[in-house]
Amino acid sequence: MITDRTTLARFLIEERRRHPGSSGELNALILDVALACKAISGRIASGALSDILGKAGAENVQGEQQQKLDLLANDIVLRATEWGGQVAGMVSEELAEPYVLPAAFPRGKYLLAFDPLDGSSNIDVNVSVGSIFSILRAPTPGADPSAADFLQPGVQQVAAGYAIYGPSTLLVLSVGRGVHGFTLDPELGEFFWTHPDITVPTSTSEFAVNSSNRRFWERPVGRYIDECLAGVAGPRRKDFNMRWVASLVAEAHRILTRGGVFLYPRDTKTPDMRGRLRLLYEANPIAFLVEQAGGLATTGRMPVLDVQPTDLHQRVGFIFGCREEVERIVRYHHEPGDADDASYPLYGLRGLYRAAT
Ligand SMILES: O=P(O)(O)OC[C@H]1O[C@](O)(COP(=O)(O)O)[C@@H](O)[C@@H]1O
Ligand SMILES: [Mg+2]
Ligand SMILES: [Mg+2]
Repeated sequence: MITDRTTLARFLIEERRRHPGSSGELNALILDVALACKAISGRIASGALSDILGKAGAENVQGEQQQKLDLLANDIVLRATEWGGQVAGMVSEELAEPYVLPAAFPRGKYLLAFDPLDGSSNIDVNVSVGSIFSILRAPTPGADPSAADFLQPGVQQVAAGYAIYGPSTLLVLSVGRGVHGFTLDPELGEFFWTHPDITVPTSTSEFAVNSSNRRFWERPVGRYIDECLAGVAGPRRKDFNMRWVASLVAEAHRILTRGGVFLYPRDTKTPDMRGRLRLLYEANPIAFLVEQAGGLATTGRMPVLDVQPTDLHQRVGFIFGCREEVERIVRYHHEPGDADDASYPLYGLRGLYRAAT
């Protein structure tokens, strides 16, 4: 059914009118990414019917088992975006090195970093997954980029977004003027602007954390979660609810929709990795969206968007969501005695019933 709603393409044309003289290349790239997301959505929806579930039998650069759909989604994004002349190069979770465009294709002025399939361990159990993307300016437009060209702090992102493949498929996008959601009409194959000006509520009583890692957390994170768990009897004087989908896109979408706070903090489980989530194509784009929606994103010690990347696949402690909760967690990281890096088992419940500030 044709509706009176604005399509993604129409939305982008209107946005472009605000920048007279712009070339339209960013719009073209976003539409190519959206096309890839439609294709991935279709493959996911067919599930076991098209033999796309299960492991691919290989590992990615991070030593993780690749699922068949990780590779398929990676290929779909590369094919949809490599030919149009907007990107100069790409970085993907599934590729150790930056992707070099085939010689025949023109090099554009943007760099694309993406996680083709986020939460892929959820695929076989039919739980929501997604794709995440980040768009940066290429330091040398028209030429193959070096790996160092991708190492830009998240604050320099031109646009970022994700697609969530859930009960419905949505594309959530920011080009630096708020956050907007578009729902895929599967019959028409079009994204329609259904969620204008998404904003994160300032306060919440819902947190998301993988508490099986509790013994590896640093003191400020342990203190924060303990205080939430203590509920009305504790220093927060209210009960909290908890969610953990193990799919960053699904957690981010929930928090953008109804609020909450997400923590996958730096921990001592794998000290050399400095966290679980990848900076360039997971934390940075989600942080960009969250901050555009009025929330906050931090490593605990500094804003995620200010982190200077040193490695394409580097990981980072990632905490984001409602402003009041994130500010509190940052404060805990800076309080004397809570700011050190001692491993969590030494902590006990020391801070549990300290007065709330
Ligand atoms: O299994 P854990 O430790 O709870 O980790 C879950 C996290 O891992 C991720 O699935 C990583 O994403 P990938 O599936 O792209 O590797 C996040 O989406 C999620 O927040
Ligand atoms: Mg991921
Ligand atoms: Mg992935």
